[in-house]
Amino acid sequence: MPDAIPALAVHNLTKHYGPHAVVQDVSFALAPGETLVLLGPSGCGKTTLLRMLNRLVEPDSGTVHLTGHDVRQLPPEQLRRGIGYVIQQVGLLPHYTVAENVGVVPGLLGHAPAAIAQRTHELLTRLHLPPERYATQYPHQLSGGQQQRVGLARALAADPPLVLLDEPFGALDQITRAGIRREFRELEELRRKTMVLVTHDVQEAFELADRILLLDAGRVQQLGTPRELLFQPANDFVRRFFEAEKLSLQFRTLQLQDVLPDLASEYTNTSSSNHKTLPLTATIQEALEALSTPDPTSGPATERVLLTKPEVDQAPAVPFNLASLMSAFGQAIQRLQRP
Ligand SMILES: Nc1ncnc2c1ncn2[C@@H]1O[C@H](COP(=O)(O)OP(=O)(O)OP(=O)(O)O)[C@@H](O)[C@H]1O
Repeated sequence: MPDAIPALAVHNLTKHYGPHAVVQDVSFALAPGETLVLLGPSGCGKTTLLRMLNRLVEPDSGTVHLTGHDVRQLPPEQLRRGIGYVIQQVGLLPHYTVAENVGVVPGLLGHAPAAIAQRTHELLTRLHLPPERYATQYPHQLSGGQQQRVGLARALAADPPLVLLDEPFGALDQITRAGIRREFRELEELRRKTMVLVTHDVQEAFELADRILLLDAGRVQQLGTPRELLFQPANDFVRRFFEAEKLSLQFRTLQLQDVLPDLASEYTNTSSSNHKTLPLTATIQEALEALSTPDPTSGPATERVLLTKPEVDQAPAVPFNLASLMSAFGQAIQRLQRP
């Protein structure tokens, strides 16, 4: 079957500032609906790369194609319609209401006022900002998280197939950030979008990415799924980059189905009446959270039993507790890290 046209295709993008090459020879292609996270240390060229995608920065060489069209050939309105852009500073217009801010791009594109009003209403509702309450408010009347959502609504207003996000949660505190990220992942409106998101937060990258492009000094160090970067690092830079957070990333990345072969023989006590079931796609992190959730009717947390759901081939449910889970996790890690 011939490959479908990529939603975004980038070939050999290069940018210098003076004598410094800040982005060097970067190439990648994204399938429709895919989320790519640009990750790397401060100053490695993430923002410059992102801004070359929508022509806010002109590359020295290389090309960017949006669904097969060279962005240099696209008229500005088509570029605006095709690519949404969200930045950390949000950049809402302070003297415009929430609704007016959301309607800016469709207005520039000449959409009818009634259509703009309807789309704004729909987006604010979907982004959990009830329009009756928020449409007529001004940016300074909103919390940081709410402003961020208005910024997102504005970027989505013209329904662009590609959305670029530069540290979209960067201005928020850690707790708000985790909550907004969860909401963001669950937004129906974003499920169909192709997205490129810049962050320097490793946990955020692992939570949101289908694939990660890890940069150092403007060069791609590795492009792959979070699991590939974690278990098959392409070089020492990649290995070192994740070293400090390795265990928590492994907990978030591996699923019960990865440790199932090691779980089966470890623990067979199914006598507890307090079984919970988890899907095989639950992460080790989720299983640990389920095991450590206090439950006054059961024994100590380490003795509680969870059963994986028999989803695959009608396989019987497999019980495990904290000790057997950790032992199986250790074995799975050894297996996955083998070259
Ligand atoms: N307009 C510019 N003129 C000169 N140098 C620039 C310009 N924009 C960026 N740079 C330089 O290019 C390099 C890459 O910057 P960029 O903002 O792309 O990095 P980044 O990975 O996004 O960093 P951070 O995570 O700190 O935001 C830096 O050394 C920066 O100083």
